Amino acid sequence: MTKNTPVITIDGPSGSGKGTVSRILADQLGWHLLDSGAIYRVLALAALHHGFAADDEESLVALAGSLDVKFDVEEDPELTHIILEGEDVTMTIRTQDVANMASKVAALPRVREALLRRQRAFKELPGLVADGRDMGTVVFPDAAAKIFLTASPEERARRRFEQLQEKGIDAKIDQLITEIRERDDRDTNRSVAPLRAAEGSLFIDSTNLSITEVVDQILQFAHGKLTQSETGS
Ligand SMILES: Nc1ncnc2c1ncn2[C@@H]1O[C@H](COP(=O)(O)OP(=O)(O)O)[C@@H](O)[C@H]1O
Ligand SMILES: Nc1ccn([C@H]2C[C@H](O)[C@@H](COP(=O)(O)OP(=O)(O)O)O2)c(=O)n1
Repeated sequence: MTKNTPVITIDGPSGSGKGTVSRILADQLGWHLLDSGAIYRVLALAALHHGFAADDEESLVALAGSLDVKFDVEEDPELTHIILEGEDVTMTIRTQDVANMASKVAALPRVREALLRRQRAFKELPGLVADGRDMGTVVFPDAAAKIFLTASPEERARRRFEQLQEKGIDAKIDQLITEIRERDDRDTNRSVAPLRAAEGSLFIDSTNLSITEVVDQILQFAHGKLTQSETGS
């Protein structure tokens, strides 16, 4: 049933705009949405709850395999609730502490392996927009259209700062830049499924682009790719 389901993958570093444009695309196309970072964040939060160390691969693999997580999907993806072991963690998983732990547990090869099937199960008709670091390279290598979205670290930190301010959370821009660089470094240099552009992907630097401009570029590219795969050309 899932063989001919079209997939658009959007990979890139933190704050490049993946989540925002993926939500808009999924909404406009009427497709499903996979926020794979949320799965790593939920695992990280569960690990913190259980008091597991970030390098305790054995415990983390077992936790990943048995993770009791539910995505209560709403028509408006902004309203989707994430439930971990019966508790609504939609907001809790967005903290910097959870993001940093997520980046550490995500570096463990067997943890990534344990989460593969869970992510691929999101691929359902009429289509899927998948947001993450390795969507085009590992999870959905046959995706119809692959995007690599980035922006300068300073711009990404500025966006995070504004996002946190809107939520009334105090942050320091210098510290955000440092954390973004550390996370980029870990996500890019890990041995398994490192953050990199998939072959044949459209590279977009959004530093000086608006959200609408990014969405339009992706739609144009994806339209061309989807038409090609339908006509077999
Ligand atoms: N092209 C853009 N121009 C300006 N702000 C953007 C752009 N793309 C995203 N943003 C803003 O930057 C913040 C981080 O974007 P987000 O989608 O959460 O990034 P990611 O999922 O890649 O970490 C959000 O507040 C979003 O509204
Ligand atoms: N497909 C993915 C998605 C996220 N990760 C890891 C790496 C990231 O630092 C963390 C958190 O990802 P998330 O996309 O939620 O982070 P940002 O919103 O981009 O800051 O999870 C991953 O290794 N592979």
